[in-house]
Amino acid sequence: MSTKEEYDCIVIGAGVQGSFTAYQLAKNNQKTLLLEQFVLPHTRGSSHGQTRIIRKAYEQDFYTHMMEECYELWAQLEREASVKLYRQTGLLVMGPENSQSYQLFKSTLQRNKVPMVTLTRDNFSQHIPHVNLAEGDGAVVDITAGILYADRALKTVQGQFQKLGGIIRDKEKVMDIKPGPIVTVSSSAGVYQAKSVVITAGPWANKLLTHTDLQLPLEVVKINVCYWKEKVPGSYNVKQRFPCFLLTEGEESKEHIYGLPSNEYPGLVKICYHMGSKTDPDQRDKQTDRSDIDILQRYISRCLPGLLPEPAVVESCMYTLTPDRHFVLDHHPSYSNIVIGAGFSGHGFKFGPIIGKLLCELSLGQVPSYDLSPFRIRRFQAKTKSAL
Ligand SMILES: Cc1cc2nc3c(=O)[nH]c(=O)nc-3n(C[C@H](O)[C@H](O)[C@H](O)COP(=O)(O)OP(=O)(O)OC[C@H]3O[C@@H](n4cnc5c(N)ncnc54)[C@H](O)[C@@H]3O)c2cc1C
Ligand SMILES: O=C(O)[C@@H]1CCCCN1
Repeated sequence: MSTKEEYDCIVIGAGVQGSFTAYQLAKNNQKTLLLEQFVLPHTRGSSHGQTRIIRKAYEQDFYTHMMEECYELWAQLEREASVKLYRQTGLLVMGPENSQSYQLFKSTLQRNKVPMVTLTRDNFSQHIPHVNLAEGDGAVVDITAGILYADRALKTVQGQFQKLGGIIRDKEKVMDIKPGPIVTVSSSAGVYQAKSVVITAGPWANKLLTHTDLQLPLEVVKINVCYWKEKVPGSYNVKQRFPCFLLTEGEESKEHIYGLPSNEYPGLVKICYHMGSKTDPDQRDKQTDRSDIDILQRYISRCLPGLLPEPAVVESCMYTLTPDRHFVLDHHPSYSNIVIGAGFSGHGFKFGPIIGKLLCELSLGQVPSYDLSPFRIRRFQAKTKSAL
């Protein structure tokens, strides 16, 4: 029988969260193995694509607080690897002035003294051309917000992890996890042992957790990532200082609509609906519902007159949603040396560096740097069930 390779920690899943966790563990001198089921890089999970929004504008203070340090960690990685991962654009938040959601965004920015600008109906079009502010809507700009170059970020953090001596094995699907004081992980290509394991499997989290007798209340949805063509090329371009934007829940739509300036595909603006239809992550492309695109078309026709209201490109991505849309960052309830990072609910990318730090702290048995009560598994209570 072949000998089992031994590690301090094995991280399962090389998306943004697993890659940053592995990097933090290696920085803490842990002999770390990062396992990924697909050949890297791939487009089958949640972390692919050129861009993501980074922002401090949130409805809850705890996210804004975490982002303070997180911006520094992104900048640190940029310096360490001599790459540019962040571009400041600002984030325009629009929503019904009298709605709870819009007011929460605005007050969180104010309370936390985040650099911001409040736009009035009179000066709105002077600052934000080619956008119609809906009747009754207010508008504020989170100046600190911008774009993260997602694919580049993933490649960078994985590269830094390897430079620190970390090992990545891609095209190795984890097939079994045997909990114990030493955890045994069997993949399609080998058997490994480690003092601790971190599960960051994105949409596949529950499939992996079955091996540990746990199921979380997670729902996987497919997101249609839509790009819309500018009628006049350049009008919504990042170089013209067009910002990222987010529409809070209101009459316009039940969920956020959000967009990023044209950048990665010349002449095309990425605008998506913050919800999709249920899917099995292994059957993603069988989900063909396009009702979200209808909602986007209506909004674009009404409020973004410089875009053709027909998507020019539609790509796919997945969200793994928790019932309250907050993350899961916790120890396994039965096995303290198995740590879980899951349920990033479509807004986890920007937090990658801080999530890596927190999951590393949990796996080393340290006191986490932030209050993790919003992210604990026990909040689900009755919804957490035994897998067997
Ligand atoms: C369209 C879209 C737009 C978004 N926009 C933003 C945004 O603007 N800002 C923001 O902050 N966030 C955004 N997000 C959310 C963010 O991208 C996700 O929260 C984040 O990428 C989740 O990362 P993850 O590492 O948990 O999952 P994933 O990236 O899916 O990584 C999990 C990995 O685990 C691997 N894996 C699973 N099972 C196994 C196994 N058995 N063995 C080995 N490997 C396995 C998978 O192959 C995968 O690579 C967006 C997401 C989408 C889809
Ligand atoms: O995390 C974000 O910033 C984006 C925009 C808003 C909806 C979720 N995804």
